[in-house]
Amino acid sequence: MAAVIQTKIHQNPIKIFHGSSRSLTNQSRAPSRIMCAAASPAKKRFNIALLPGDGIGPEVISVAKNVLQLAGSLEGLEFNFQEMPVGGAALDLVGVPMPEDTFSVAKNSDAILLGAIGGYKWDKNEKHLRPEMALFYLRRDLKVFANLRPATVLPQLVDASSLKREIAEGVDMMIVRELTGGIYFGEPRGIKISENGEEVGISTEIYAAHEIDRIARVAFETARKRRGKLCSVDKANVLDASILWRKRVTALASEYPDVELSHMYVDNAAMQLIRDPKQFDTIVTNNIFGDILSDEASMITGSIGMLPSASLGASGPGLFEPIHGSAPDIAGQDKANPLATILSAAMLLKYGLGEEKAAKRIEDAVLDALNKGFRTGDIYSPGNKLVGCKEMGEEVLKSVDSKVAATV
Ligand SMILES: NC(=O)C1=CN([C@@H]2O[C@H](COP(=O)(O)OP(=O)(O)OC[C@H]3O[C@@H](n4cnc5c(N)ncnc54)[C@H](O)[C@@H]3O)[C@@H](O)[C@H]2O)C=CC1
Ligand SMILES: CC(C)CC(=O)C(=O)O
Ligand SMILES: [Mg+2]
Repeated sequence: MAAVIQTKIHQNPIKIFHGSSRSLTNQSRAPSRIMCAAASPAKKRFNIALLPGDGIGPEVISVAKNVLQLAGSLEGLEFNFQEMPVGGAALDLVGVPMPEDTFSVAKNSDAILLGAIGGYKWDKNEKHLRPEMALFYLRRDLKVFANLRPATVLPQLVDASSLKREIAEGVDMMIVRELTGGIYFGEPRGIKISENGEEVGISTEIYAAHEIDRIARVAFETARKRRGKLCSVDKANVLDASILWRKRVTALASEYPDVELSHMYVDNAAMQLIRDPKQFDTIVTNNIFGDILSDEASMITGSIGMLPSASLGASGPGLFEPIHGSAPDIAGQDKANPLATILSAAMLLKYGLGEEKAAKRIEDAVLDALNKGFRTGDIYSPGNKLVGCKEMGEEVLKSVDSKVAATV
């Protein structure tokens, strides 16, 4: 399986991102891309786990699946989609947010495309029975520690940005968020009773050196392939976990002399993103800061409905999902912007399967649909054509179909 990002440990280049090792036609631990001997032209086959989830999740996944299928077929790829319940949908069906069957299908796939999880209906559930726990179990158990969240202002959407044109135009950054550590996973945690009988809520921000080093390496490698600038965002003036974070990131910098490293406190970073977002190329940060800063960065691009993500580990399938949640306020109304999920499908092809040509087909098709003026409500500006989730999906599909083979 083609790796997408490489890192060096002790000067030995190793591949760190792979698809899983199972395939439709070969269930052993053999290479996941199988050339089909009888068919002509030869097809590569992949197992894709689809986890639609809740709220707008099923709406955006249904659209993205069609786009993925068409773009793949035009590049000789065949997908076996297996759709499984997760989050609230799974709670309603079998009483747990992450059924074993769902995890097993996901783990044994070549890549996972997830919609979103959560909703009002389950908000009062005990914590272990909240839909969102499924996300944490998936990320933790798949060991997908590196979450890539690209925030790019497309020329077509400059006017949809929350920022002034001159500030937003040309923004192109990659947020590398640590995804399996920090305060979302740290122990001790929970709601306990203190010595004086009062309830106390505890969450622990904790990072081990190896967790910082591996995400920092991904970030240095990412920056190296971009504009060579890496900004590490922390709160090292206050938090011990951040003090260690800064120390480890700084220590690694000597291995990447071609990357210009800077550090910024997260409160300043939140402000600088709005003041002058073009100063950022690659950002590396912890789990919670990356969660928050990427939602903020999405609005520079026009909408949270535009930002895709890839979550990758050292081995096994990658997890690909929009950065947004289940948007219960617009669920079931055909109002969701499916482009973040469609672009997540492009990241699945590129980072998960190493299929850059098919990925480029999707990226080009999204630009084409935007060039033709199609806009969901969240990115609408006067003079464009307001469409719903389904119609936007159909327009992207038409654009995928009309394109000649893309070159990488
Ligand atoms: N990865 C995931 O599955 C995530 C799940 N959640 C869960 O989602 C639920 C809702 O959370 P919120 O805080 O409201 O965040 P959210 O991201 O679901 O929605 C925030 C706002 O953005 C809008 N929005 C989101 N995605 C959109 C899209 N594709 N097109 C157009 N508008 C869009 C929504 O309508 C809403 O007004 C909660 O249960 C939360 O826990 C939240 C974030 C991530
Ligand atoms: C359940 C949330 C922590 C998920 C989220 O907001 C995210 O990963 O962006
Ligand atoms: Mg988030």
